Amino acid sequence: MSRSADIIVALDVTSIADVKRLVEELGDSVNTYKVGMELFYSAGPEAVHMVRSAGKNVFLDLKLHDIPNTVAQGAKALTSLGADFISIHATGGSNMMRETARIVGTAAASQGLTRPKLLAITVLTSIGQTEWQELRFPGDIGDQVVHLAKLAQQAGIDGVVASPQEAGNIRRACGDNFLIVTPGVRPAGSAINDQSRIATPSGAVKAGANYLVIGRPITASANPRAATEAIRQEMEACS
Ligand SMILES: O=C(O)c1cc(=O)[nH]c(=O)n1[C@@H]1O[C@H](COP(=O)(O)O)[C@@H](O)[C@H]1O
Repeated sequence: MSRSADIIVALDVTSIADVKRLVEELGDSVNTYKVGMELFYSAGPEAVHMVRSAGKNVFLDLKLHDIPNTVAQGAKALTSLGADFISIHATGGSNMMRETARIVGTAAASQGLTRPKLLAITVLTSIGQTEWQELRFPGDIGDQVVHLAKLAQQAGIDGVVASPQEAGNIRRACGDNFLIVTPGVRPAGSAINDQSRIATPSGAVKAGANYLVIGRPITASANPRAATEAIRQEMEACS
């Protein structure tokens, strides 16, 4: 099913100066940015403040993965930074996801903040069939992604991060109100890099994604704004 979807640009850079340059250059063509490990470990919370002060939404993608108490308390600390989305690993288990949802809800309410949306990472989009088998995980990647999405939903998580190749089945299994965020998006002809389970922007939208996380096809482009606008046009043409 096609729906209106938005772009999240992955700020996989190391300095506040790079963030500032990209956010200024992309202007009103982008509403939401992702601050991931590379940027957060290099520049710290200032990266989140910088993006928020530009009036943009922040997906704080630190992919928390630990025992329930540790992840819940870590996510509570990230909630105080004012992130709009926070990621945790679904493979941390139901108890971890449930406890994180509970603690984040309480923390946001007590600080008068909007509760950030919690997103569960399913199976990384860089993992293909060969690596899946090397890890000795049984069964089909797509089936496992849908299974993890259902567990996340039952644990009170708002949505998942998955490949666009799985978005259609997640949508059918988890319904219209569950968020589906898809990295692994590659416009036709662009470099695949280290991604494996990929699709085009229009493919991701048609499969039912709410947000497309896009990094290098935009940030490594000679003209990031033109690259973003071309992706937006492709998305709008099919929604
Ligand atoms: O959580 C993510 O955003 C994520 C999950 C996943 O399974 N695959 C994945 O690529 N990502 C992130 O999405 C972004 C993709 O960047 P590009 O491959 O440059 O478009 C990176 O910042 C990754 O950290």
